Amino acid sequence: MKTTDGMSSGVSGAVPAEGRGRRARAADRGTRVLAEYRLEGDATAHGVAIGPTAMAVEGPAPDIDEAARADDPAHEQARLTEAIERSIRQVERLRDRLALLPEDSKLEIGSLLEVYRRMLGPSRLQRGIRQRIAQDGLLAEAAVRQEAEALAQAMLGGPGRPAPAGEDAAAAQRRAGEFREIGRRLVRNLGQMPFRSFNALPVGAVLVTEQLRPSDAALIDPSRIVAVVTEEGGSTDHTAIMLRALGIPAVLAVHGLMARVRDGATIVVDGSAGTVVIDPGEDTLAAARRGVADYARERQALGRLRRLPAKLSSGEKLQLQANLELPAELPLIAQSGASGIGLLRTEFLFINAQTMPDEDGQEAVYTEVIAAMAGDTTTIRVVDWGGEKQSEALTRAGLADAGDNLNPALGVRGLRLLLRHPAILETQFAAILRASAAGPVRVMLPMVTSAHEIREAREIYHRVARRLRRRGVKLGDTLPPLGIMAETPAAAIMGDALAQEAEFLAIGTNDLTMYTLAVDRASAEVASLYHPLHPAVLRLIQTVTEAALRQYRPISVCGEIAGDPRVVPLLIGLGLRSFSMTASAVPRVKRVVRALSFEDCRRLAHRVMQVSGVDEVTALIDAFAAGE
Ligand SMILES: C=C(OP(=O)(O)O)C(=O)O
Repeated sequence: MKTTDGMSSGVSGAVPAEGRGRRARAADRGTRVLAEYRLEGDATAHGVAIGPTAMAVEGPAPDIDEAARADDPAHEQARLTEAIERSIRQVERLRDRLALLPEDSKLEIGSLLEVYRRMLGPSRLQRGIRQRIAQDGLLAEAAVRQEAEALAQAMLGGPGRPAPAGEDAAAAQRRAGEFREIGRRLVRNLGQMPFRSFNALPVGAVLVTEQLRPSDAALIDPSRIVAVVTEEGGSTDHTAIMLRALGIPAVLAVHGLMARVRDGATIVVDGSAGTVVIDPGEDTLAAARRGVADYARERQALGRLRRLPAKLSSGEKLQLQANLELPAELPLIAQSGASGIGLLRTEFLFINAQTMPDEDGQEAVYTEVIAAMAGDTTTIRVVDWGGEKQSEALTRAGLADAGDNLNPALGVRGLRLLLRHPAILETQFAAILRASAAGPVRVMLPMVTSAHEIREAREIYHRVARRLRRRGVKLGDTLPPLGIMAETPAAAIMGDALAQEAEFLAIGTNDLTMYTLAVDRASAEVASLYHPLHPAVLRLIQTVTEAALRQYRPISVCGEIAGDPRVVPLLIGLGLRSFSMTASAVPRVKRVVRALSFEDCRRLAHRVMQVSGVDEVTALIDAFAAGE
């Protein structure tokens, strides 16, 4: 996110005829010929747009006296209730507006509004705020601000917790942003302060603002606003996700923007390159017009892809599935063209819970997800707790031992934790088995290192099934397949033995990279050493893939690299056919694979497996992606 000082390609260099004419006329009239001014920020949402800027500014945040004590806590609680109700009405109104949006934006934004709606319900946030009013005697505004900030900080790695890195950091930032956003909304509603209006923005304008909240983004009408540029924010926050969903080209975190831009100035926004050009010269404008046309064509093509099968040009069929972290993502998955869920992370059931989720509650959630897949398989991973993932419910129940470990990622986590406390596993197995009446399911065990662990878990699985049958629950003759995550070097190296015990395998490249390279994925300190394309990791992927194929076991990849269109050809060349990824990656991966032949992928994999450095691997896959 650096800021480059102004340059003037519009004044120097080759100038097209149209540009020469315009400038000459301007000079004739004595108008100042403006040099274009280029700034850089986070490339947030693809696409190029040109338009007049429309500045949207909000009044200042209210002053809050954090030290003041409430004379009447009951009155503060009542004010809070009113502000919550008002906020709920606003979120509902935002939801009503969804009908006006294009299908895919509707879904992404709907998911976020659903999160907001839940936070405004009987949530941990609300409980915390009420407690601060009751116990500390705070004014409602101070209680809201303090509680929202405390929860946001906890997401980012509170006391005794490591700050998340990589993808986890981005997700944590988003969660933190959700708490802050709801906090700000409540505070404004407590003070009955107005919100910014987007109704009066001119059609075809580029919205320029210091900061855009996700709920503001939900108010943007993509048929009026052609691009968004902000001084604050970043490409992984919720606003960014929403702008991507709306298909509005966007560059966020453009330092120095507000000081440079003026209302009505022409601006070119390149959301793919992360650049904005204020008062562009004719060369820049001509290039931008080409970019606008290319972007429109690309969107149309991706939309058409959703309905096309995922197969190589040489005919081999692939399976592209989605990873799911929250049920709210379900509509996105349906839209993405994914054929089922390759990894349902069940940690969300535990993360904000004060008590352990019970069998009925879990069953209801799994049933909702499985039913939404309408016949496509849902792979449910039993809770992968410990390491960088913390749960208040498990800690309160005295079940999370991570605190005793100097090295939580190597301690009592994943399946180890579940086998030490089989009641958690029994409840979860029972809920999944009951929910399996709603459609095809697979059950997956995390963090496996030995065949013995799988056998132990399978015994529990069958015991739970017997108990359910005794209770009169109807289960089919064969239970849903029980498989494993291959995410430790031990699991990959012992692939043959493990594949004899497990009915399927899914390679978790996020953890596999961490354990293979001895690099904590949650530590910013060593983030530069974290390389999923390290040849050591690739060799383990190859080893376990070949082992699974020898044992006729289905194998997939569900780590982040499964959604990287540059890497998927290599994985195909290594023998993989099934990939589970974030829903939004499915169409792009599909586009790439449909143009590939298996023979090309195999040759790429052969070349990659000869080299010994990450840089060489990266150069080879980049050259392949560039068609070299
Ligand atoms: C998918 C994986 O699991 P998680 O990221 O949930 O730990 C992985 O480790 O690659």
